[in-house]
Formats: sequence, structure tokens, C-alpha cells
Amino acid sequence: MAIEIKDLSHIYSQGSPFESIALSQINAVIEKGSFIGLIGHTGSGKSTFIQHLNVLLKPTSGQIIIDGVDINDKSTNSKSVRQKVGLVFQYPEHQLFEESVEKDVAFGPENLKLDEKEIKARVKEAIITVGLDYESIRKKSPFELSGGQMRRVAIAGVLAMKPEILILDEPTAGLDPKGREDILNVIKELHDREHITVILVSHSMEDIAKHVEKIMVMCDGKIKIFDTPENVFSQVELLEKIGLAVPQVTYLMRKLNEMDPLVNPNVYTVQQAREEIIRMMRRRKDA
Ligand SMILES: Nc1ncnc2c1ncn2[C@@H]1O[C@H](COP(=O)(O)OP(=O)(O)OP(=O)(O)O)[C@@H](O)[C@H]1O
Repeated sequence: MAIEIKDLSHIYSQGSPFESIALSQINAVIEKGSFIGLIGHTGSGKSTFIQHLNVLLKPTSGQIIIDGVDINDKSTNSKSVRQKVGLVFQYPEHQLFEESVEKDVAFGPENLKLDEKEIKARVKEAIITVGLDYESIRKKSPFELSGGQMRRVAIAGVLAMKPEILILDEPTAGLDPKGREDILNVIKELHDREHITVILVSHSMEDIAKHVEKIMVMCDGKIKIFDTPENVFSQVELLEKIGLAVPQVTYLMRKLNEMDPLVNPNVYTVQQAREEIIRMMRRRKDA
């Protein structure tokens, strides 16, 4: 079963002078088990959208159907939806508060009133899944860890709830390139192993291009494109119009195609090609 989004709109402070249309008649189907990247400039509606998926926000109009169930229907239990749809907020480490890593990760499963053995097993599994050494880290205070480790602990806390749908809002924000890559690899491996649906929100095309199966591009509260990375990146003009930079590698591929003697009779030497690419990268850096 999929996530079906039907004519979803959200207006903040409707009817007041501060009214703001954040989502405008969105329609989409996200297949079960897919890995989606959600991208858009600041204020495009990404956070508003994902908060609807685990009923933190209710639609002004429209519906969200998950596994055939309208999640906003009066008869639907919000708690059971939140169990199914795990949401990792931006900078989730700010929400760590327990005295040890294992207590923090156990917080969600304890709220589910699971038995102690099951909680312990889930905590261990989640900590290992995010790539941390369970034995050496479990008793530590989250506050003695590095930024990247704290982020992993926070993600483990959501994984310990065993969500079927995992949504991560900018999970790589503020991390160095190595930390970003590590987190993205953890998420990718989890998706490949557990076949859960993953929605990864990011500002960075580069970050998500490598891993996701489809990219949803949002602009002004609407979905502008929802397609494979190849098809999204081929729409360079549209992406630039909405203020999104495509990955450098796409520009390079484009340039190399232009340099292909079959496409362009002004054949370049390898040296000329190198120089042209360097000039292009500099121009983009200066822009
Ligand atoms: N609590 C709120 N009250 C009023 N307007 C809001 C509220 N939250 C968001 N908005 C407005 O809704 C629109 C969409 O915001 P949203 O936070 O969903 O965008 P976003 O794409 O997640 O941005 P960012 O990348 O900066 O997190 C923006 O115009 C924003 O100003």
C-alpha cells in the first residue's frame, strides 16, 4: 500500500491578517518501500507537508491515505499513525534529554508499553543500525558525544519505534562532509535492508541525488516535479528558475555531451575540455 495525497492544502492562520498558504492542492502517490528525496527552497512547504504525514498538522482541506486509511478520519487513532510514521526533526539531537544513550533510545518503546526484553532488544538493534558501538556507548551521556554521534542516537530513538515510514528533515544539516555521507549511508542501508519507505528532506541536490529513487521538488506549496533523479536533473532550466542548483556532476555531463564530436563538430582537445570545465566551475562558484 502507498501513501496517497489527495488535494492536500494547508493554510496557516486562515482568516486572519497573517494568513499564509503553505500547501496548495497537492496530489501524489508515494509507493510503499520507496526512497524519496524531498527538495525545495526555504519556505516552499516541505516541513508543513511532512508534518501532515504523521498528523502533527491537519489539512485545511484534502486527504492523506496511508495503507488505505484516512489518517485524519475521526475513527483513526493518531497514536497508531505516529507509530507507523517516524519523523526525525531537524537537529534532533536537541531533543535528547536522558542521562544515558540507552535510556534516550528506549524512551519511545517505553511509551508503547512494550515488555522490558523487547525494549532492550529494540534499543540494541537501533543503536547498531545507526553505526554506533552498542557496548561502549550505551551507558554514556548523550552530551559527551560528538555532533554526528548525537545525531545518530536521536535517529536511533525513532528507529526503535520500528516505523514503516521514516521521514527525516534535513538529517545532514550542520554536519561535515564525512558526517553527512555517513548518515546518508546509514539511511540507505536501512532502506535497502528493511524495505521501509523513506522520505528524506534536503536542501542539497548533491546529498540526495546519489541515494534516492525519486525526487519530489516543491515550490510555493506545490509539487513541481516528482520523478527519477535523471528526469529531474534533465530539467535544469526549470530547477534554476525555482532557485535550485542541480549537482555539479550534471553540469559536467552536459558539458561533456556538448563536447562530444558526434554532437558538436567543434571538437575539443582534452586540454581544451579541461580548461572549459574549470572555467565553468569558477563561473558557478562566483555566481
Ligand atoms: N507556524 C506557522 N505559522 C504561519 N506560517 C507558517 C508557519 N510555519 C510555516 N509557515 C509558512 O508556510 C510556508 C511554508 O513553510 P515551511 O516551513 O513548510 O517551508 P519549508 O520548505 O519547510 O522551509 P525550510 O526549508 O526553511 O524549513 C512559508 O511561507 C512559511 O512562512
